[in-house]
Amino acid sequence: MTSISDLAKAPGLSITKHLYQSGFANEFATEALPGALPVGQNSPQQAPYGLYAEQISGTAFTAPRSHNRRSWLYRIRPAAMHKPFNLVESNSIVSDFASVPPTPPNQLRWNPLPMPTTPTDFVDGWVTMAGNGSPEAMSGCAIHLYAANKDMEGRFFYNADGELLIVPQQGRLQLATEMGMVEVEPQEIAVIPRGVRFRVALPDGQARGYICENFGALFRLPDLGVIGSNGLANPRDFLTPQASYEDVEGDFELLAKFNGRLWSAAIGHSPLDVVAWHGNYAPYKYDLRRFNTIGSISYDHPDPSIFLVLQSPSDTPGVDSIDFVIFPPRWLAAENTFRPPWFHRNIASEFMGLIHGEYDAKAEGFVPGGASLHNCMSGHGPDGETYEKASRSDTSKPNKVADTMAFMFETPTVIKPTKFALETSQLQAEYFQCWQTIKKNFNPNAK
Ligand SMILES: O=C(O)Cc1cc(O)ccc1O
Ligand SMILES: [Fe+2]
Repeated sequence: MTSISDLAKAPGLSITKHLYQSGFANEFATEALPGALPVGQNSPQQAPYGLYAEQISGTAFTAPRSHNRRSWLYRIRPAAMHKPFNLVESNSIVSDFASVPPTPPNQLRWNPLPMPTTPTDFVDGWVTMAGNGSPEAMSGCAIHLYAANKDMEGRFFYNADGELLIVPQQGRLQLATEMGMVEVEPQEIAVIPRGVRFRVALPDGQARGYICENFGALFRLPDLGVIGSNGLANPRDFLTPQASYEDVEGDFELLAKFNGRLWSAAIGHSPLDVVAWHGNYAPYKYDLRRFNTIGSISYDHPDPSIFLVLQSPSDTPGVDSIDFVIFPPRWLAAENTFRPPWFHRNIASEFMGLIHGEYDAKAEGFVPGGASLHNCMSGHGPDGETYEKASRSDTSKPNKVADTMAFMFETPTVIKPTKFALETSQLQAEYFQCWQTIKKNFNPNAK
């Protein structure tokens, strides 16, 4: 039997496909020991192997069957078994967006976070850039960056405030979770559901990326409407781990993010002790390079909703609380068309990051690991240089946008930058300049 800790120690580890189950939010069933899953019921008087049965629910008990998400875990010790939590002061993690400084309508852009110079693990390496809503209201999101250079050792983390959409930009992450091991590399994403405990190791020694902490409804795949039954992110490409456990005792720490604050409790064993589980509430990963990109093959640049990977729906039909959108490599074929993103102002607010390469609306300044924020009705779009090139390019032939992977967290309410984001030296004070070179071409006598 290979335990999670054996896996985490293996040098050059590459988790192979057989350690995952495929499909989005399927009714999975997985056991690390044969017969560990009870048959025909969830909570027998005594579970196999002396395990404790425990349910984790991610939606209301009474949610419609199509949205209902929960799993049954068969574990060595119940999740209740730990000492009381104490508050941990954190200056870098923000969940209270009512008390951040006034949000300017300026276009904002940041350089990448530097890698830490002192030992910093995944949780210590979070810094909140922006967000809206609140954990208490169970709506909105916090957008964090992480930069870490140390494995989490002897400590485990869970987030009661929301599910975590993790977007690595540099370095792989080994996410040893209660429900099995999820390994991701840049251009892949991982989602850890609210409440699921995990520990992070960095097989490349350091790692950097983005996190969207979703306070609201669980991410799901969008409907496809007239696209049909296939396309965008295909369900079979979402991978959920097989059960894998460790039976370890020691003086460990359980960290929780709960109601906007960090809390720490002593725990005498590893909580990654789930020997078997079944259900549809579980971590998953997805390779963004598998996205089936759909676009215009006649004229004009479509709205970016065509690039939607995952949505967190709101209570208003057709309006999502969070859209996770990507801009992957693709062919552009629209004729007589300005092919990059157009100039625009939206009711929605847009936080963007760049995982790899260049973004087709920005000739320079938006670099991998960097970020930008264009809030509700703030004018933005291609920079002057991109406009000059793309407005003169030959559109009789297709061209490929290659070597790129940008993404956007888009929300219907204003995304408020934190004090850190507004004051950090990573903020590009001169960002607005990229639109100041745009020429006046207007000539009332020429058409
Ligand atoms: O601002 C951006 O670069 C994101 C974006 C891309 C696009 O193709 C259309 C609209 C949009 O907001
Ligand atoms: Fe935009």
